[in-house]
Amino acid sequence: MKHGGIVAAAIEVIADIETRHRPAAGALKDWGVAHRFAGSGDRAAIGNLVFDALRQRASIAWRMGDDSPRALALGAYGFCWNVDVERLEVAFAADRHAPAPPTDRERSALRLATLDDAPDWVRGDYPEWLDGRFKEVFGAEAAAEGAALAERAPVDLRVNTLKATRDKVAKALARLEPAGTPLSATGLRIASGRGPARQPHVEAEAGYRKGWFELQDEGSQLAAALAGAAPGGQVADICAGAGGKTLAIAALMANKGQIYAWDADRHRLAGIYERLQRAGVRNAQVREAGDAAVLSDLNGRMDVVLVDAPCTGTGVWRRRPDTKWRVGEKALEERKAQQAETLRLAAPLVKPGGRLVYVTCSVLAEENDGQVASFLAANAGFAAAGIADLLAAAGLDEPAAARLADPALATSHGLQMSPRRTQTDGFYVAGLIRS
Ligand SMILES: C[S@@+](CC[C@H](N)C(=O)[O-])C[C@H]1O[C@@H](n2cnc3c(N)ncnc32)[C@H](O)[C@@H]1O
Repeated sequence: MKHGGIVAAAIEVIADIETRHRPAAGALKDWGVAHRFAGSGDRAAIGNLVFDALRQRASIAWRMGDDSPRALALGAYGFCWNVDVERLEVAFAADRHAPAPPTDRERSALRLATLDDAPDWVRGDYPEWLDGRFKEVFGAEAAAEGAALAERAPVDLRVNTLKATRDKVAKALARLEPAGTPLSATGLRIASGRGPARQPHVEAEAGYRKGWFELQDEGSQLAAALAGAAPGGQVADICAGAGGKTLAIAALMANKGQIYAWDADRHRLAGIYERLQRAGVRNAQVREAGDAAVLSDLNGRMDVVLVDAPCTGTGVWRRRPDTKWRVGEKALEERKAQQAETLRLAAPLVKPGGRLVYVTCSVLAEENDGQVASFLAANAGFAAAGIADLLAAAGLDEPAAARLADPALATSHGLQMSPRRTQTDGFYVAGLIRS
């Protein structure tokens, strides 16, 4: 397909997402099924344009003076793919599948519109209702932090040290030009392409099937390391989901000791079994999902309990931009209730002197420090560990430890990463020690 057809398809897909309030991945898949002539490269280009439009929805709509699917797709093509209006007109004229040529108003917006007078939530491409919450965490940097969350994310891999080394994986993937991640010693990063360029499908690589690496953002790798699990230790991962952090922790423990993985949701946990096997993990025991009573024998025995809590995902908007515009007050309140519940379940499992590590992929204070403060107020037997203690237990390389010790990342009870601060997703981590 030529670019005109790609923009036209993106308009259709964005309209479907917006009118039916459905996830972008489902709308893109349905478009592909209904248009079988489109090849995989075409579908990737359409997906890129749709996701770019969603990432920068507010600023594109502001500059175009219009938030219709057509304005968003044209704006994403012009502003995010750096196509000036003259080239856009040539591309549209050369393609009978292209949308109608730009109107005078659209032409002038694509050529001249700026964000100079736009409010912070528009410049930062976050929902207006979150403006106060972004400023509570980021102050005068709210728009810049939001804008960094509205960029494409690189593809980050975690090398599985149970089966491979960073050099071995880097060599196997050399044609994708991976580079070592700056903070995680087990990370590799493949830069995100621009415009229509297809993102590398690393799951199709032989090394992936052999369990040499996993797809995992560097921030998530660091959060797993900050749990501070040591080889031979006893660890419970009670929001294990499909096991992203369970696998990372098993590798850090060199398969020694025991990790108990559990999740309230059977469907979420289902993916963990195949992943553990592929990764060669031998020290994880998956407990049946659902009733937390299956954890009662662990009471008072765990060196580390990881709560990788359900959250609004505001820290991973680069990767899931459609969720940015769907999340509302109601979902935030529901997540907060679940967070309090997971902390309540975790507390009794921690042994005296052991550590409860609370993680979210959100940047909102009420999901992070706010939850920790409420927990501490209700649980006198726990005290905040402090960043230095977390870093000491994590065993990170010196440059990474120094970077994460930066006071600019510290919050009242933990540390907050973000694309702008640490070039990672927006993970929050706090440690709580049981007396
Ligand atoms: C952020 S996800 C976990 C991601 C996973 N740890 C990973 O690294 O891939 C949060 C998980 O918490 C689970 N969850 C929600 N409420 C829960 C509860 N009350 N107890 C335990 N898990 C819960 C969800 O089912 C979801 O799988």
